[in-house]
Amino acid sequence: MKLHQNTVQGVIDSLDVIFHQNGYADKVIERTLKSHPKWGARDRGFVAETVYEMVRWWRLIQALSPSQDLYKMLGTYLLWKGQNLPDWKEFKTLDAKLVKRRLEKIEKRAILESIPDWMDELGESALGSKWDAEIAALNEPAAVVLRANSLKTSVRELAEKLQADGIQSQVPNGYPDALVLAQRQNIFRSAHFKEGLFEVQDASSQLVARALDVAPGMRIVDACAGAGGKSLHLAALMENKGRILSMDVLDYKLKNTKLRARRAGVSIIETRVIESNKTIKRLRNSADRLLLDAPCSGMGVLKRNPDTKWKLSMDEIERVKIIQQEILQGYTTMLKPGGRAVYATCSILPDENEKQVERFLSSEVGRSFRLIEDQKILAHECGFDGFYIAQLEKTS
Ligand SMILES: C[S@@+](CC[C@H](N)C(=O)[O-])C[C@H]1O[C@@H](n2cnc3c(N)ncnc32)[C@H](O)[C@@H]1O
Repeated sequence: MKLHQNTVQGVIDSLDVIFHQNGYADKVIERTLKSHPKWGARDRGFVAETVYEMVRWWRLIQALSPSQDLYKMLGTYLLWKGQNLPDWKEFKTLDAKLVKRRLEKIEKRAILESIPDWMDELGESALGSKWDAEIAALNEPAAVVLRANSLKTSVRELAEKLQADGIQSQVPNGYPDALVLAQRQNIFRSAHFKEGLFEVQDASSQLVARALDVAPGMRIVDACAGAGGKSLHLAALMENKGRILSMDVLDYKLKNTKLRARRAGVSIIETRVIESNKTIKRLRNSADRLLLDAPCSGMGVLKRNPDTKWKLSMDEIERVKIIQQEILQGYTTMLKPGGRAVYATCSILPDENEKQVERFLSSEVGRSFRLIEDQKILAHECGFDGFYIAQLEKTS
């Protein structure tokens, strides 16, 4: 593939912001693409994919040619991918044979899989013999998965409409609302997105709302609603009948929920910021169903957020574990006796998942609950994101 100075500069500038100014890869790429409206689809694809993949393979690239120079790192990445480099002065000192020899000598898994040592140790102690396959799967780029909005269309009809626009997709087994695109692309530009026919949502994530077993007319609290991905799915499953209270500690995320609800034709979502414990106490025994889509380490979604590898720390994991238990203890009071709750994370770590649920069930508040079932979803077993979903019933 021919390299162009201006798109290469886009890659270099984006990496600079991600690694030297602590920017989030997805937001940085979005800004870079926005500030170059004249780039065509191929240029955009090159910049987005190269930045994402270099963030993913950062540690390995540095091991192949130790350097802080972003051009050299790009050149090394391209050589590792088997590409020929153009005769640019920035790439002059790079040697394809040396890169190949260095690669052959690396044995350490943390370097080959391009993750920090602490993450490799944690993954191994959490998943044992499954960790090898899991980290390999978490290093695969994420597929683009859509959730057809059943308030406006069906999976089949959506697939036909996309096909008419030249976009191929397939229906994965076991995910009733999902369509997987055959090729990665910026689907947000599709007119069907603007019409609210679909949302982009990983297949594993689509299992969460279904696990809540909702029905039209119910009262639902989605207590960590964020930008509302699961609230929208719940509204569709409820045929837009009943009431969903979408809550979060961050107001700006809830504003996004409102915008998305309008596009999706959803009218049953009300948003409310959690300002203090009082917001929760006022809702005591009010919900038929409660969703706790808790903040987590994101260790199950490294496919789509590779910069988590470099931003996450053990301290941060300990911090979210405290919040997760507080959410289980404090928020389950909003559920009516006989009601159901789902506790979910996009993590593969038992400490954030089944161990949190076990701790909750053995606590004073948790005594009124029983575990119906839980799913430990691993990326290498399902081909999508890693997730945890526990269904709980409030027995009294
Ligand atoms: C996994 S994300 C939610 C994703 C969202 N449910 C969706 O489907 O798009 C977790 C959310 O929990 C929120 N959060 C963090 N601490 C919280 C707390 N103490 N109470 C409620 N929400 C909290 C975060 O702002 C974040 O939006």
